[in-house]
Order: sequence, then structure tokens, then C-alpha cells
Amino acid sequence: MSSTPHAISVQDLGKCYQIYERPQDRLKQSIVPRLRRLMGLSAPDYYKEFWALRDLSFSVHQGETVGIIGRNGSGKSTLLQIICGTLTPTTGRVETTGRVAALLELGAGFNPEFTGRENVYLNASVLGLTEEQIDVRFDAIAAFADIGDFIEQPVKTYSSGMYVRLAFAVIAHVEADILVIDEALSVGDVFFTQKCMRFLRGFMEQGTVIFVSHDTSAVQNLCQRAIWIERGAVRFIGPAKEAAERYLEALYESQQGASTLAQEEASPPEVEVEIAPEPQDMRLRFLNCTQFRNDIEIFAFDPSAPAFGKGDGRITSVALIDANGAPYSWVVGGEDVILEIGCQAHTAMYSPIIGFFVRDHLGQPLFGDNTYVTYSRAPKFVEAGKTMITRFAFRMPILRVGDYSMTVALAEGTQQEHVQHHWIHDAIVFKSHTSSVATGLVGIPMQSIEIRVDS
Ligand SMILES: Nc1ncnc2c1ncn2[C@@H]1O[C@H](COP(=O)(O)OP(=O)(O)OP(=O)(O)O)[C@@H](O)[C@H]1O
Repeated sequence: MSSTPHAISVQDLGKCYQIYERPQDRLKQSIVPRLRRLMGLSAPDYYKEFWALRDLSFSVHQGETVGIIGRNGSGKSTLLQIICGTLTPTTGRVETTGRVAALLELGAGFNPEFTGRENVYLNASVLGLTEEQIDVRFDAIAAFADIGDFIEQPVKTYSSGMYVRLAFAVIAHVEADILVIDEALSVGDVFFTQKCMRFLRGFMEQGTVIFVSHDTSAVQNLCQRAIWIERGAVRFIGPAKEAAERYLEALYESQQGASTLAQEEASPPEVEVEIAPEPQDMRLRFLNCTQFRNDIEIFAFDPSAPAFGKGDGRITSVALIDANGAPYSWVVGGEDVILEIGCQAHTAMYSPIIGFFVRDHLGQPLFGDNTYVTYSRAPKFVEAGKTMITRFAFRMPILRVGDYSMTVALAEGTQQEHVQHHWIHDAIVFKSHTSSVATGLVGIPMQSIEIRVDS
């Protein structure tokens, strides 16, 4: 990676905004200091300085996709605008190699009075295309945007979705070397978003992408590395999964106070779970006799896996077990399993929620669930010092060959508002060795597959 040339190099970058308390201070600032200097007097400032970015340094290699995460106001948009050249830095510098196309705030770069067609020409020419080149590409751009006759209407009449469609269509056809994509993509409908994602995945095979999102799952899914920005400074640069986990952890901690996990262990009591018989994949017996059987190796619970939480309760055991309670070290995708999570309450818990989700090696959540809905009307009360055991009985989805992990959590409250007591990233790890599934995130058991031929 380090031998690949840099597409973006950011060095000692800082951006200071001048903040005026009253509108008249801005006027005074433009006149008074100049006059006083002419008179040989000292010049006061009528503004306060606010550093939106300070001492940022990092580089992005050609062909890399890097995510930028951070809370509202942390400086992400300011950084993107400087990378795109629409904002000048106060200190430091940014060097980019090649054509940079950006999908930033809604409609940025569009003239609202111009039609969609005129804006396509305006935008694409700003990005360096000649009129002839735009003529050749216009139909493809209009087809990608798929906004029908609106292409001939002023963009001020567009919905936010139409803005994004047109803006993305332009940047997808200018042969950019670097794409800068802000949260804007989330405005489009699901079909358009998928079209954009298909384009992006193709572009990412060679091009460089900076992707900014509050959606840490999307960042983990798309990006190799991520930069977490906090109050204008880099807090972490590294693998996207680690950046997302650290960021989420800090977010939770700031909402509910620092982690105070206690270290006691406890053995949870036994609970009976009835598994309702469910239809199985009609091919299961056949598949299970072949190399397509989805053999998934389950590694033991790692109590020392990275974790955070307020610590009024603690997860003490996590295992996939059979109906008799024996832990599995291998399971077969498409067959029934029970996930057992043992917890201990250190203080009384009035509405505990226990949950899990399984992620693939990119950190993309695949499936998961929690106890909230089942117990929302009659939450379980757990006395201080008591242990509780939760079992989720489900049919294991068929996993593609690869590595997976399960995150588990113990919280208290409601689905919307809760305190995380113990959240363990990658509490157990799986490895799918063989599979009948080659496309899609997971396979689903097919109850029947049939071809009928008219006689
Ligand atoms: N023109 C400006 N004048 C003064 N302060 C500004 C200006 N633009 C941004 N800021 C401030 O700089 C800080 C960083 O803003 P920025 O928009 O870059 O954050 P962000 O991480 O993109 O936020 P969000 O996720 O909400 O879009 C914020 O505190 C914001 O109020």
C-alpha cells in the first residue's frame, strides 16, 4: 500500500472561522481596523476565532476508499470542502492528484435558475469537460439521473431526491480520479442508491474515494480505512472497523458516562426454550451430503474481546448451543441453533435488553435481534447480584465462505433510549468453510423450488 502514490495529501491543515456575535461587528471589522491602522493606532478585532480544523495530517493512496466519521460539527464538511478546493485553509495545505468530483451538500454547484440540462453543462465543464465531451455524454447522464422531463425544468423546482440524482449522474460521467461523497446519497430512494452503489463499487476498483457518513456500517462496508474526526482534530486513523468501533464506543460513553465494568464472573441458571418446528430447505439433506454443506466453525466466547459500557451489568457467557444445552463448535447453515447469552446484574435492572448481531469481515451487520419487543409490555425485573440467561432460538442463515463475528450487548431501557451496560465487539467469531451461497450477503433456506412446464 505504501508504495502506491498519494491521491490526497493533507498536511498540518487548519481552518479558522471568524465568528461575529452581532451583524454590525462584521461591518465594523471591515472598516475600523483599516482606519485605525492608517492613523497609526492599534487595530482591535470584532470577531472571535473558531478553529473548525486544527493540525490535520494524513494521506490517501490512489485507489483507496477512506471513510470519514465524526459527530455533527466535528469538521467533516469543512475538510471535504478544502479537499475539493471550494474552501481555502487557514494553515497547512492539501495536494490532490487528478480530477476531483464531489457530491457534497444538496445542490451545491447547481444554479437554481438554470435547467437540469444547463446545470449538467455547467457542472461538467467546471470539472474540466469540453462542450463536445458533454454533448457525447449528455444522454447517458440524463438516463442515469432518470428524472424524465424535469431535466428541462429549472432545478429550483426539483425535490431533494432529484437534485441528488442529477448531481450523482454528472459525477459518474466525468471520469474523475477522486470522488468525494457526502451523506447526500442517503436522500435518494433505494433503487437509485443501489444504482449509485453499483457505480461506486466499479469506480472503487481503480479510483480513490472519500466517503463521509454518520452510518458507521456503511463506512465499514465500503472503506478500507477510516478517519475519525473529533472537534476538528484527528482522533483515530486506521482500519475502518476499528475506527467505527472506537467512535461508537466514545459516542455511547459520552451519552452515559465512562465505562465502569466490573470483572466478576457468574454461571447463569438453566432455562428451557421450546423451538417451534419450522420448514427446512427442501435441499438440506442433499446439500448436507455434498461440498455445498454450509459448515460454520464457531470459536469460543472471548471474555476479553474489546468491550465498553456503564457496567451495572455484565455479559458472562455467549455460546451457540443445541437443544440439550451442549455448546456447538460447528453448526450447519440452514439448521436450527440456540444462542445463549448469560449476564449478571450488579445493580437491580428494571428493563434489561439483551441483543446480538452478526457481522461479516467488512463489519457489515447481517442479522441480529434483541429481547426488547418480546418483553416491552412486561419487562423482566432482575435483582442486584442475580444472573440471567437469554436464549434466542433461530435458523442459522447460510453464510458465504468467510469470517464472521457476533457482537452482543446488555442494555437497559427501551429500544429508543437505553443505557449500554456491556457491549462486546466480536464476542464470538465464526468461520464459514464451505457454502452453497456465492452471491448476496446471506443465503435463505428455500422451502420449495419448482419449474412447471405447460404440457
Ligand atoms: N462559515 C462558517 N462560519 C463559522 N463557523 C462555521 C462555518 N462553517 C462551519 N462552521 C463551524 O465549524 C464546525 C465544523 O463544521 P462542519 O460543517 O465542518 O462539521 P461537520 O462535521 O460536517 O458537521 P455535520 O455532520 O453536522 O455536517 C462547526 O462547529 C460549525 O459550526
